[in-house]
Amino acid sequence: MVSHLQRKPLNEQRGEAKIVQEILKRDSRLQYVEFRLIELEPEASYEETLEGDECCIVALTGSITVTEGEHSFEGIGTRESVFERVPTDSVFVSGGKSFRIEGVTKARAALCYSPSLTSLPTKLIKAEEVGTEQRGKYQNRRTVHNILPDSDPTASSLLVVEVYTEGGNFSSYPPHKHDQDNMPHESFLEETYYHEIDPQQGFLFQRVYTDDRSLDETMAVEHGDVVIVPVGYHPVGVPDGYTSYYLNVMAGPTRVWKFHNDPDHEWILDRQ
Ligand SMILES: O=C(O)C[C@@H](O)[C@H](O)C(=O)CO
Repeated sequence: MVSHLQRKPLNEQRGEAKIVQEILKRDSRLQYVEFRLIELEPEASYEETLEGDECCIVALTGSITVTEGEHSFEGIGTRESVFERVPTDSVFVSGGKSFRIEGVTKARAALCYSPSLTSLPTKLIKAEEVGTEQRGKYQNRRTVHNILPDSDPTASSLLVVEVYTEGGNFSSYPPHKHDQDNMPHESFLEETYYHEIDPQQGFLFQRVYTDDRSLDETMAVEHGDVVIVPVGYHPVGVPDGYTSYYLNVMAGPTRVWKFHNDPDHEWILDRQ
């Protein structure tokens, strides 16, 4: 049985766009984060008016043109597959604005939403501005693309990162959580994971659990699934032979990623 925290692809045609994934507050435990993944054929378009949310449009694969008011970002996107492992372009749009996405080639765009706390300028986040980071050692090595980290003031509440984990490795590990609004020790941030796997028939494991185990779900995740992390630790383990990609969206009352490691496993960080 699929966990209530795991969503299989919808693949629902809506107008000219295929809605591949859609995670809404109204049908999840989330209060801050929403996520949509759309697929567009060349010249097909998707339009949306944002109300209380801001949105980061990630040109996941293929090429798109994003228009908001007088802004037009033409032919953005840098890769045919996320597994080319190069950063891509994104566009940030604040609440109250309308945007249009048009496929230049067949393309996929990830729409990452969170509350719009202040009106901010629409901004192209160019691939070359996306910081790339290597984290961890041994089987905890992974690569991170920081699309909208907390050090970047482009957004008012939204955080967005991409993570690559090689087969046999673990990421979001040692397990950490960010579910207490208790700064400076820990921030409260909900999170979604949009997963892709190379090759696509692969699977990986993601566990979401709390200290008291009132929540403790271990999921077999497949290509295209979304895992919702309303609270708790959320490590990912990738079987040998497969590479994992995931796109994280995070948001909460404070735009700071201050996490707390599971004390039982924090020793992993101290290995020589
Ligand atoms: O460093 C990683 O392995 C990625 C994670 O930090 C991931 O972005 C996350 O869990 C954020 O809370």
